[in-house]
Amino acid sequence: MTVPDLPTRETLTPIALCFPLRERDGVPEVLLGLKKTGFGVGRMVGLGGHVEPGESDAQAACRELAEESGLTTSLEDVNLAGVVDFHFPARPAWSMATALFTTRRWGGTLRETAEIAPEWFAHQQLPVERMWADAEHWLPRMLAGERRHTVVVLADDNATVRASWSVPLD
Ligand SMILES: Nc1[nH]c(=O)nc2c1ncn2[C@H]1C[C@H](O)[C@@H](COP(=O)(O)OP(=O)(O)OP(=O)(O)O)O1
Repeated sequence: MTVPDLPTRETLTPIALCFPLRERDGVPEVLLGLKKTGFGVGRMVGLGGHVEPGESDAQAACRELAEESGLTTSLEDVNLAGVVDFHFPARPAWSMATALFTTRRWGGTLRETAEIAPEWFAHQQLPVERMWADAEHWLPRMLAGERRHTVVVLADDNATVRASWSVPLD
């Protein structure tokens, strides 16, 4: 397996995701969302989006969670749970440096928005067949509490995984 030369993380589009976590009857659950518009439409994704200029990753995670789900969380309540670089060598403009945050405290009322239909999933029953193929490479480990820096290189179909590796997050 050969991997093309990859651009550095700093040159990738910054994205922040926020994963609310809860327990129901002793079963740990995570909030994901069906993407209804734009990039990745039809896929089950982590809630989040672009980090705006002047905004920290954590601020973007809080803002995007509120915009996409109605849940409001604060900078004190989000925790950096890992980072993932998604490289799309066949479509470099799609490549992104993603910061993963979790939160266990929030307010507001969960609602479907124009962009996302949110849904809770047990950690052991993730909708992997509806997610990006690479999600299996990083999401279960993040949910298990492993803070890692994962690199995913997509294949030329921009969907399947060409290569993936990870190291503990510094
Ligand atoms: N390879 C991949 N694996 C994965 O699991 N999620 C991916 C992915 N590539 C992209 N995503 C998801 C993460 C996130 O939910 C979304 C990227 O953010 P978006 O492009 O949706 O941001 P938007 O353009 O909707 O946000 P804003 O315009 O900033 O509101 O795509």
